[in-house]
Amino acid sequence: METNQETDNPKSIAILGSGAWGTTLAMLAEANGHNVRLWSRQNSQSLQDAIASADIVLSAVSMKGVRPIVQQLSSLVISPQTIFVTATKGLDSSTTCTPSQIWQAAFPSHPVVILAGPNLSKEIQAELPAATVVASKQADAAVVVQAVFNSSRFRVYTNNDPLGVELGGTLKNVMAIAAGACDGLQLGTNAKAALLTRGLAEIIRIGDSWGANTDTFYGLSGLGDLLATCNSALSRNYQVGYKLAQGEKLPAILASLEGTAEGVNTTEVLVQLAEQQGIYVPISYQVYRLLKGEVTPQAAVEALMLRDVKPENNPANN
Ligand SMILES: NC(=O)C1=CN([C@@H]2O[C@H](COP(=O)(O)OP(=O)(O)OC[C@H]3O[C@@H](n4cnc5c(N)ncnc54)[C@H](OP(=O)(O)O)[C@@H]3O)[C@@H](O)[C@H]2O)C=CC1
Ligand SMILES: O=C(CO)COP(=O)(O)O
Repeated sequence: METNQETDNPKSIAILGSGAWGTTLAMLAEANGHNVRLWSRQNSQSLQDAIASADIVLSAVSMKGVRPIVQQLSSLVISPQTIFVTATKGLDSSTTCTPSQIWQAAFPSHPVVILAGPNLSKEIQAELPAATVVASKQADAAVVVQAVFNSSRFRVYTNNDPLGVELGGTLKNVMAIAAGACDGLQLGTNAKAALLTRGLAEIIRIGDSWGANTDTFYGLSGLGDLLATCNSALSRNYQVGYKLAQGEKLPAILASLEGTAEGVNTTEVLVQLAEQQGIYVPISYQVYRLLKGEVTPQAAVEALMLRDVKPENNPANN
């Protein structure tokens, strides 16, 4: 398969966070002929040097690293033309903000672009084909980022609903924990289909309430990422659910996990927000109780199955 889409307009790109996703995105941009600097807090290079004259600063740090990185960058000299791209999928514990809300609040005059989609990094590293979405209120910035990453093995779409794109990628991690538990309990294909379908309904209910476009959740960053993450043992969030169903304890699972499972923190923030705002999130609530050790996986399934019956399409409480 053709892997490169060499450019005659090379960009200077600083990628912050050299974990699984930052490394993979660096590889994709480099393959397209861009000048990439991959930075992590372990580097000897200073953050100021890493971002010097960057056209694009892309953050692929995990959620807990977003505010520390934004704070450090806020005191540095950054060209007013620099585009920020966020590839983190999570919610901030203390403010409940999404990553892009944190970036935009710190850099109000810069374009902020979200990159999210069904993108298991190991498959992309293995040069298997994949697609993703870049979303921004500033369409021209999204088009620049699209051109940087698009290639014959990584198809990039633009989208003008950044909140919906970001929430799709973030909220599916909660469902991936549930899906892992479903498979770990060997509940079968019918149960899995019901879980994913009602999980998507729950994601849409939250997204609608927070101001995203419903349609976005049927796209790559919503349904697409839900399918990828909930059906793959490569997903760290899926692995968390699967191992919980096998009786392992959360601290031991997280200690042995290769990388970050954002869904653990996202579930906690989401359930707290949903409770405050009166949003009905039955699946997320059972995932929350499972993560807290308040319920067994079997009892969580039973709690979901024994809820009051209702119409499938019930706008008030669907
Ligand atoms: N892996 C994947 O397939 C995909 C991941 N994502 C998302 O991308 C994000 C990163 O995931 P991934 O790369 O897999 O995770 P990893 O655990 O592999 O890497 C996390 C990265 O974040 C950095 N980091 C964490 N805390 C801080 C901090 N306080 N300050 C600075 N840097 C910090 C880590 O630095 P250090 O090494 O120094 O600890 C590391 O570079 C997550 O939000 C994930 O949901 C999105 C799509 C695909
Ligand atoms: O977001 C991802 C795929 O799109 C990666 O999923 P995990 O973080 O669960 O590994």
